[in-house]
Amino acid sequence: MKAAIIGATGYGGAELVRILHQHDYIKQYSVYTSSQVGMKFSESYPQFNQITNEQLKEIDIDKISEEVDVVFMATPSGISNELTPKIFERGLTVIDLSGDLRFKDQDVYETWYKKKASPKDVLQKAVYGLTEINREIVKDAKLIANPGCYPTATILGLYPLLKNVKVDLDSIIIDAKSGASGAGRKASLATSYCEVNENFRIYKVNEHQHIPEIEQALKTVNPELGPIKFNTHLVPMTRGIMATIYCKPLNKMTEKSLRDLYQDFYQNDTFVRVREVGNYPSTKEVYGSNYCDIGITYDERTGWVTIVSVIDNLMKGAAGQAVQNLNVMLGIDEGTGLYGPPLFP
Ligand SMILES: NC(=O)C1=CN([C@@H]2O[C@H](COP(=O)(O)OP(=O)(O)OC[C@H]3O[C@@H](n4cnc5c(N)ncnc54)[C@H](OP(=O)(O)O)[C@@H]3O)[C@@H](O)[C@H]2O)C=CC1
Ligand SMILES: CC(=O)N[C@@H](CCC(=O)OP(=O)(O)O)C(=O)O
Repeated sequence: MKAAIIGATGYGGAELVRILHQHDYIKQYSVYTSSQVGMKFSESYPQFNQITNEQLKEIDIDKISEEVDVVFMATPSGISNELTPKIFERGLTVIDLSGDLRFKDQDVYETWYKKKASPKDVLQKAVYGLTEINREIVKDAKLIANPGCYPTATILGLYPLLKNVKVDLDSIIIDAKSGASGAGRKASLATSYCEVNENFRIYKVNEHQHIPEIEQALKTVNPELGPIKFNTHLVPMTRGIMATIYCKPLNKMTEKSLRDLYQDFYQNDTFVRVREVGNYPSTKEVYGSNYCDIGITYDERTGWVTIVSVIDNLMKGAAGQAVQNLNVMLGIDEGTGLYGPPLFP
């Protein structure tokens, strides 16, 4: 099988190259650019010198559809809206890492992303690729809206509880933090060294584009869910997301019943690991891997649940989950190319 990576020179694209290099079923992948046609991919990433000799090609949809079977869109929001419908109508499978295909309601996308939405019929065909939750529909999909990084950590953290326990829906608070690679490779003031190093900053307060994505997914569990409280912080680290989630169940629970619930829910999911009592994951414990590690506790004194969910934003939060979805669509081992353990320290 042959793959194309559009936006290969970005962090998500480069992570796809790293994964596909060790993927048994993708025999060949080609890399595409909007700004560096003819240059070698390894000129952007010398560390991949021995891995690939590929030249960056122009994004020519007709040529791409003759040459490959699956296309990964690792482009900024607004690009897939234009390109994916053309690629998809030529019969290729598309996995989009951007936010462009995640919303069924065009108005929601246009309000939060301030860009023109994809055509309705394309959005209807897109499957939200949160693998552990939507595996059954991913199997038959040809078009994947790969989830955002914060939504992946948040939804995996909250889903088992909302599905099985009555929770005061107004009590849910999501406090999330990310490393700077979440913002991509493009230079920006906010992610320059002096602004990030030895600093801790809240950003996009009340207006983060992942708010409606989390709401859309969690409303499938409980349609009564109202607006969620979700804020994001930039942490002086390269990779990693931690979502700390607080909420109050309506009835008393025990620490054991809570843990049993999570362990049962994720018992067949290789990439979600639920920690033992009193053990909370840190971002370095999933660094460079496709795992989502979850720690949970019920405070019998206050009656509140705390959930700590960590991922590597470029792996489970982007390229890793994209390949996990491809594996599910191909009907092969879901972890193909993804079993690398975290890099530590
Ligand atoms: N970074 C992360 O942790 C995550 C990112 N995402 C999403 O994945 C997508 C890729 O993110 P990331 O790799 O971090 O972003 P980067 O900014 O690192 O890379 C995006 C790439 O897109 C290409 N690009 C830019 N403009 C255009 C254009 N007009 N047409 C075609 N290609 C273009 C650029 O390559 P070139 O100039 O060579 O064309 C660039 O290298 C984004 O939508 C992002 O929001 C999702 C989850 C997590
Ligand atoms: C640290 C940082 O800046 N992270 C980015 C993640 C962007 C992203 O992944 O955007 P889409 O999911 O919308 O494509 C942010 O918070 O906007």
